[in-house]
Amino acid sequence: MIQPEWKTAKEYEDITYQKCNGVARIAFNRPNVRNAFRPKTTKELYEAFYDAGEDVNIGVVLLSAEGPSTKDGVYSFCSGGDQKARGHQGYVGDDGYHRLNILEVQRLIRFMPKAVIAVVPGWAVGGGHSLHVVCDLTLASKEHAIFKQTDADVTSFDGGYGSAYLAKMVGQKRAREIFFLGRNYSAQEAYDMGMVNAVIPHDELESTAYEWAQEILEKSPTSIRMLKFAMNLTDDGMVGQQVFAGEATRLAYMTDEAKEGRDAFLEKRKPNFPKKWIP
Ligand SMILES: CC(C)(COP(=O)(O)OP(=O)(O)OC[C@H]1O[C@@H](n2cnc3c(N)ncnc32)[C@H](O)[C@@H]1OP(=O)(O)O)[C@@H](O)C(=O)NCCC(=O)NCCSC(=O)CCC(=O)c1ccccc1C(=O)O
Repeated sequence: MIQPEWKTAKEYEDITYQKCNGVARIAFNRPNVRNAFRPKTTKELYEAFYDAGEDVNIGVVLLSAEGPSTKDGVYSFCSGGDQKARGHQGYVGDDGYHRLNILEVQRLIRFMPKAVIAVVPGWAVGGGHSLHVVCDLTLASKEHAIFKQTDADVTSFDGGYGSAYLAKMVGQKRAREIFFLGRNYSAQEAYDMGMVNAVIPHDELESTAYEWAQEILEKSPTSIRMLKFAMNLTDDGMVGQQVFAGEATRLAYMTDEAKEGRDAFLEKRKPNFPKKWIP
């Protein structure tokens, strides 16, 4: 088992943020409330994910959680929106505004040109369940991970990736069962349904996630980003096409043809494109 030497990338209150050898680890750090997220948490998550996305030395991001709870020893990934911070229009932050901004974090995960792995050591519930769904891969603790959708208990509904994309993953009947009944599912049951990639002994969960990340880092960065966006495309409509096409444009920019187009404009002359109509 590899033991990564994590270095703190930035100190936060509600999360931890570390980096090591091409991997960023962003972890919920409110284990005594089952890692529920409040506006401060989502703001910090957004900032850390943005930083990891911008860092050219980072190729894989782990979304994990600290724990267990010092109150009762229970492990959790995330129990969704902090119901104590919930006002009448959303979740209320220090600034007094009501927000529903976990969706911005979901979009960062979805559109980041890097693999994001959910590392689930315990409860993954409500909006926390949706976060694991939107990640590219999920690894779950054999002993402690429990998957549960409580949105319908608290009059919330993630109508995007959390439910509709989940249905693509586990099938319509299963997704409706998960949301309509709100039952608990073990890591093995979640694996059998197709929403978890591997069930890992708890003590090996973090090191396994790091090893998976290292395997991905050995691959072609261009292939990883194009594959992620290709697999997103069909479910993301015009935005999926836009993201994929943006990356295709980047590849086109690297050609002699594109350089000639740019240079001709700057030199105020007609472009003389190399006439290679590749079959
Ligand atoms: C997770 C549980 C099933 C765990 O149960 P158990 O092990 O018995 O622990 P408890 O004793 O219940 O909890 C221990 C302790 O933690 C506190 N706590 C747990 N979860 C939360 C929470 N979500 N918010 C606040 N506090 C929480 C609990 O109160 C206890 O504290 P004590 O002080 O020790 O008493 C169980 O805890 C559980 O069911 N939790 C609630 C799960 C839930 O309903 N989550 C919210 C779902 S809705 C959601 O996530 C919003 C999604 C969202 O944010 C969104 C959706 C759509 C559009 C936009 C948005 C957006 O951007 O916000």
